[in-house]
Amino acid sequence: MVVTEANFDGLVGPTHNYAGLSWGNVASRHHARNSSNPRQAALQGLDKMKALADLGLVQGVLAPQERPDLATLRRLGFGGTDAEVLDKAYREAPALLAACCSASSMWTANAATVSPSADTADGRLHFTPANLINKFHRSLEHEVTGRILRRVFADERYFHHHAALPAHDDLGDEGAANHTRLYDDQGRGLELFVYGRSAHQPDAPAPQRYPARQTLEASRAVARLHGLGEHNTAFIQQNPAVIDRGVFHNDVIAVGNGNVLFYHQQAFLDTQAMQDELIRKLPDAGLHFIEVSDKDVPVADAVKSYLFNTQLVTLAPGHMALIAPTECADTPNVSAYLTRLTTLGTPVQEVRFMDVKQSMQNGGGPACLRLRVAMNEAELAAVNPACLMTDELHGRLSQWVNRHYRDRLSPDDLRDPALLTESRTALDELTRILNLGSVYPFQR
Ligand SMILES: N=C(N)NCCC[C@H](NC(=O)CCC(=O)O)C(=O)O
Repeated sequence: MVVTEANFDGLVGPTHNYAGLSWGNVASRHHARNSSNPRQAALQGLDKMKALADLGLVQGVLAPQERPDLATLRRLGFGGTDAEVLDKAYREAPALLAACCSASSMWTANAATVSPSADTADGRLHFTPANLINKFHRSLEHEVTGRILRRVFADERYFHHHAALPAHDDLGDEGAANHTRLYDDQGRGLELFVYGRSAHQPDAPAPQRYPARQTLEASRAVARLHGLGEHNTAFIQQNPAVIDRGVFHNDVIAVGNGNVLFYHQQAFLDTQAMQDELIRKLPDAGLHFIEVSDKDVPVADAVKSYLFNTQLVTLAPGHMALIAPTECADTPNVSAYLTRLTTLGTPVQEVRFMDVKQSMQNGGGPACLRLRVAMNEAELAAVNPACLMTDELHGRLSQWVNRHYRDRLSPDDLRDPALLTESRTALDELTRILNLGSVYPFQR
């Protein structure tokens, strides 16, 4: 059976800004209160989507969320007209206003965990939106995310949508950022769930400074919901020491594709046990473990450059390309390593650089911006075609961005009622372009 791995990227929303909301994510902290350029951010994202589509890959687009999130501000006690709600929140609780304005749904690696039908007990493709409860601004995403996913993957014969896990710290779930799938030539898959701590084993290793956003209990719950078994799952603990150095998701330090796992020496708590389990559970894949040493690339450089937040994509059998942010080319250790990587005799044979700086400055690289969905032909044919990237859609969305987005936004601009009107006008038009129906609260 032919299986196609599609990347669904998050379209950057009109309120993209730098609010320093993510403790543990060093780029977010570092760029807090800088001015952003939402128009450039969205165009950079669209250009990445087009570049991947031009490589012959199936590329989709997921709509952003409605921001500012007036409904949440009202739930928090800010009343009056929309303009009054924004003004009161700005004066009394600017951090809450910023959280309710974040365009963080752009990082669709955190939208959901997706299990292809080849792996699941009922033979359907399963989606569980991530509850993202570790960060307030991100915990506001899952409901509309679930609604958008249902409109893109609507056919219940093929697609099974779950609700997000219950909103408790014990079940912190960050979606595909901590999940990757390896597979062999026969399409037999092994889903790797990487977690930061175990809620039910409080004495087990855990980070001391920064939060572990994903728990083992959440990963196991998602695997159960998706009908996965011991044979096609592995639950691996992230090295808590690197979480404390800014690796807030596993996709900041490891990426997998096909029979390749590319990771830093310090990524996992027990690398040998991880390798043994993967080889035992996927014996025919001829797995390649590409481990980058501390000596070649210190953790700090990996975090700065996002060497592992790259997209590893298969362009032809046995031929993969690494889609890396331009920051990798600008970091000497990393650039030197990448020059060597393509000569090591692994399937990774080329590196392409993309400029997604606006997203990078909030800690989101190429891999954060995409949700992978592996589908067979019938499933792919059932996807909402208006959400699949073509030259025409790229042109249309670029025009839409140029018409509606500002080229400069500071945290103080978030109180501007005109921004609310601009965002709603833009999103209303977007739902027609992407044929999504009424997914936003303001449309209901
Ligand atoms: N690694 C993956 N898959 N995703 C990256 C998510 C970045 C996001 N940044 C933010 O939410 C910053 C928003 C701000 O500070 O304005 C986060 O920390 O959740």
